[in-house]
Amino acid sequence: MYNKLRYEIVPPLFLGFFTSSVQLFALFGSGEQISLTKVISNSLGNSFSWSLVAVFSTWAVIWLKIPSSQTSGPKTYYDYTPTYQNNGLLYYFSSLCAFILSILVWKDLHLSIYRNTPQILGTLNIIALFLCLLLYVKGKFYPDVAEEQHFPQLYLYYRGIDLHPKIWGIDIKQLTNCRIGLMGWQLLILSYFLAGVDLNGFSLAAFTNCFLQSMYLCLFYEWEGVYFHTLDITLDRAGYYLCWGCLVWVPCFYTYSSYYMVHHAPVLSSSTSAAILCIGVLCIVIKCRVDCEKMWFRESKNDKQFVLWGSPVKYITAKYKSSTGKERTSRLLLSGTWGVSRHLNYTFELLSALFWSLPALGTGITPFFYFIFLFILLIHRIYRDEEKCSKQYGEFWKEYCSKVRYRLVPYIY
Ligand SMILES: NC(=O)C1=CN([C@@H]2O[C@H](COP(=O)(O)OP(=O)(O)OC[C@H]3O[C@@H](n4cnc5c(N)ncnc54)[C@H](OP(=O)(O)O)[C@@H]3O)[C@@H](O)[C@H]2O)C=CC1
Ligand SMILES: CC(C)CCC[C@@H](C)[C@H]1CC[C@H]2C3=CC=C4C[C@@H](O)CC[C@]4(C)[C@H]3CC[C@]12C
Repeated sequence: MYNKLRYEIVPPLFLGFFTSSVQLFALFGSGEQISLTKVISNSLGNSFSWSLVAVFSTWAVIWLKIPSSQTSGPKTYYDYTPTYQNNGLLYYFSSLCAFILSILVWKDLHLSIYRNTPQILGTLNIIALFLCLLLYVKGKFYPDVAEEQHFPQLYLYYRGIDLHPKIWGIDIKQLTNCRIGLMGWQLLILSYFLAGVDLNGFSLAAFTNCFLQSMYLCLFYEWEGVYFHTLDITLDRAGYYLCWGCLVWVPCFYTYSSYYMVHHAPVLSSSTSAAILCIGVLCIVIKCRVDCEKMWFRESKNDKQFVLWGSPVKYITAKYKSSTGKERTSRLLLSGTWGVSRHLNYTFELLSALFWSLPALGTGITPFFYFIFLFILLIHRIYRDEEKCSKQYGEFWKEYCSKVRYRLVPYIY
């Protein structure tokens, strides 16, 4: 029954639900009346949306093609070491500068982006669905590694087939996730903030919402190299879930509180907004600190001298066999934030999302949709991640779980 649900029922349901919901969210968020004619015509995009997406995608591709230092991800089970362009932070700031310059030249660019959001999402949707089809065909006929794929075809389209597909020498996951999805998120929220200033005047609440997300995204680019070691890159294949998700779902849903606040002007006082801004910054800093503690520890050569919170770190040395049968060793950190709970980064990820949505308090539940979605996504991810670690580390993982008993919040969960 579980397999039927996972392989046959969920993929078509998710494909239908998520793909069609994008247009409904876009119309609802801007207060427009929802009608079938509007949904269909917006889904096709317009000349503005196609030009904008073309320019932005070309820009993202150029940044993956120009000479730059490279960084590697972990070796795959079929002994391939993927390499990535290591110019994330430069790409982030250059894109921001180019965008601000464009607004100085085309004074209403941000307003046009806001007003054409349904069409932009329609365009991205068509491109993403087509790209996933291309990835599916490539995986079926020219797979990176020959594997038995006894799964329903729609499941393969949804999950993807290849782990690290490249088209024209470009790593598709770096392009869709890091370069189009996340930078799209940044430029959209900035456009929504500026559109809000034009339409409703400056508000500290809207600024808080935009600033916290921008800080989060800037830190992502600072940390981009570490992202290539996460589940998305090492476990999830390039298909609808990841590629459509980053090309369409991130621009639509991750930005939703900012989009919503343009038509539904914030009602929060400046003093409350300032308090939210300070606590939000703290949550983002702590989330990054958790990610960094693991990164520093894993990078440290001499672990006896590696100190966290004033004392030398404690850890478990976990031996395991890779899928090719090679003996490998890894270390599970027991000190610092990784000794508090097993996924403290998720706790602060959720709190960060809550704090950048809070400026919209008083305008209904809608701006909190992303927070609710993230909560479900991260709980599901905890189980996926722990299943992976348990398979990989066996008894060592059990020992880690017995020493660090809680997943998100100590003594609660
Ligand atoms: N906004 C969003 O939609 C989402 C954001 N995120 C964010 O992305 C970032 C990365 O998340 P994600 O990759 O899911 O998870 P983590 O960064 O928590 O990485 C989990 C992996 O870390 C290793 N690990 C687990 N415990 C320890 C330990 N005690 N010591 C050392 N290594 C350990 C294991 O991998 P191994 O041992 O094999 O290296 C495990 O699979 C986080 O900041 C998260 O908040 C994540 C999901 C969604
Ligand atoms: C059903 C689908 C439509 C759901 C799609 C989900 C994906 C879009 C997201 C799944 C995991 C997400 C991410 C993981 C980790 C990240 C690191 C963080 O610092 C920035 C955000 C992100 C890249 C994030 C982006 C969306 C997902 C890939």
